[in-house]
Amino acid sequence: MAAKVTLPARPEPLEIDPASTAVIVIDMQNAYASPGGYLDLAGFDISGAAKVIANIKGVLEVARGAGVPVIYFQNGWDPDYVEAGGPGSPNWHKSNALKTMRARPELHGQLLARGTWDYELVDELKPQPGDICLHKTRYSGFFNSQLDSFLRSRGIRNLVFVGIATNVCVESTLRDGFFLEYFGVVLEDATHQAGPEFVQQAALYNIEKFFGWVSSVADFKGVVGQIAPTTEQEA
Ligand SMILES: NC(=O)N/C=C\C(=O)O
Repeated sequence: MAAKVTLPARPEPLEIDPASTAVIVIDMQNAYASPGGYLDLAGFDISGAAKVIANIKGVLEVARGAGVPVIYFQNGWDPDYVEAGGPGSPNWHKSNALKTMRARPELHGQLLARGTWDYELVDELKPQPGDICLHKTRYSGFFNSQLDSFLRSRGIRNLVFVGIATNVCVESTLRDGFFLEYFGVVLEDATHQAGPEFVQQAALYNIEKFFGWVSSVADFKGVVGQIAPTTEQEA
């Protein structure tokens, strides 16, 4: 059985057992990380996304090598946007993707709809055999998804977060995980905010102070990269 490791983190190092840890990749879709995707079209600065893609790629290689499960989320809705909700849903009023499409009707059907380029994961981060892919229709990956039952059935208690956006879906999922007794740690340089730089800092502050831990790609790779994967017999 792989030994516990100590991940350097703020506000204090976090001891994690690789056998009860998963990496959660939040919404690394063209919508959030590619020029011409939803966030870009809605006016958010995504210039930092390319660096985040490269950093996440390195994190996932190390995680897979250590036998740590990788769970991908994709955010969005059916092509008719039924899952997005109508005017009776706050999501209809707050979703910047839906608002952008209402303001620019020529984009209708193109943003965050399953089957579109916008919904697809970026080319650099396509899932590998053994990775788990989940869909979500709201900001939190725990809401109306299989995530909690998947994690519980495998005894996973520690969640390492990467992805976009730090202040929306990353933070929402980490917060909900906290309420469900999961230990959430975000790798700050494998995340990017939706909005000005100060919201990245605010989200990281909230996580560090109230909901979890903040670590880095180098620290994760340094610690988890030392772990040999457990064999089927050892697991
Ligand atoms: N993946 C996210 O953090 N999404 C943020 C905003 C949105 O989906 O509208």
